[in-house]
Amino acid sequence: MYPPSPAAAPFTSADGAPDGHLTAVAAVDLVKVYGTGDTAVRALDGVTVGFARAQFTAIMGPSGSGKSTLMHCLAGLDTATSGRALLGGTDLTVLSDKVLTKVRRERIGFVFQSFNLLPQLTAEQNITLPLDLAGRTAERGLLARLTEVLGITERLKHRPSELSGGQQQRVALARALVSRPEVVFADEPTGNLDSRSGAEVLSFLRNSVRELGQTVVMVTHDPAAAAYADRVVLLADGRIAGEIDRPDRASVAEALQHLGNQR
Ligand SMILES: Nc1ncnc2c1ncn2[C@@H]1O[C@H](COP(=O)(O)OP(=O)(O)OP(=O)(O)O)[C@@H](O)[C@H]1O
Repeated sequence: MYPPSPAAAPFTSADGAPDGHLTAVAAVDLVKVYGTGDTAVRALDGVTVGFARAQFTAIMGPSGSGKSTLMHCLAGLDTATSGRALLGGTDLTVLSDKVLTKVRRERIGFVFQSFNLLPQLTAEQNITLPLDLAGRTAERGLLARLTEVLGITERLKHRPSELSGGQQQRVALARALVSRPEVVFADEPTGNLDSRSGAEVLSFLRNSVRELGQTVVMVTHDPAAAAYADRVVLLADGRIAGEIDRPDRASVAEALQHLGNQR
């Protein structure tokens, strides 16, 4: 009912290798099994999907369908059982822990539901921490622009405990984008926010795709949040169950209902 559209196909080369120019991130026959024997759970059951550069993609599906597992494997936060997790031309599944840590720090931005800011650091120190750890300095122009657009310029000397949830998430957004990562992974980024703050966060993510050419991949349960994306990838039982181009709230809700009814 929601077949992958040929235009958004993850691969363009004849041998099935991801096209590094068009595809920022890809899973190739990705399998993740938690546990062993009778209690083994096949969280990802051969997922092949690509995420195009400068696109905003939402990953959706019923609870337990493998959304977080897919994102964690693609972000190098979890190891796959088999298959490939590709960031540009780099297969994350074959990297040592040390190299993987470096790749995460230098090439990926993260936004989590729980903000994950360090309480003892100021907002500005939190924003620049990944760059500091990588021995890089922030581009002052980009930092100023991000904090301005996010409305947190006046809050940069404050600690997270002195900020609202929405402000903390905006600090996390600035932290994710200031290094110009190849991809930003957002895991339920509006889950802890009121609807107005959530809408601001989603608008910002969408604008960062439009204006900065940022690639964003977001896991969400919320059809209204997914409607900010360019494309929705649907998962069910650890498999790709379809996709929606230019989603709106109604088409996403209908697709989810359809998936839920199939189970
Ligand atoms: N660390 C783990 N150990 C064992 N099983 C796990 C682990 N993490 C996830 N699972 C199982 O893998 C499957 C996929 O989980 P995952 O969290 O990826 O789904 P999800 O779609 O993100 O779910 P939700 O929407 O509820 O967050 C589920 O059956 C889950 O119980």
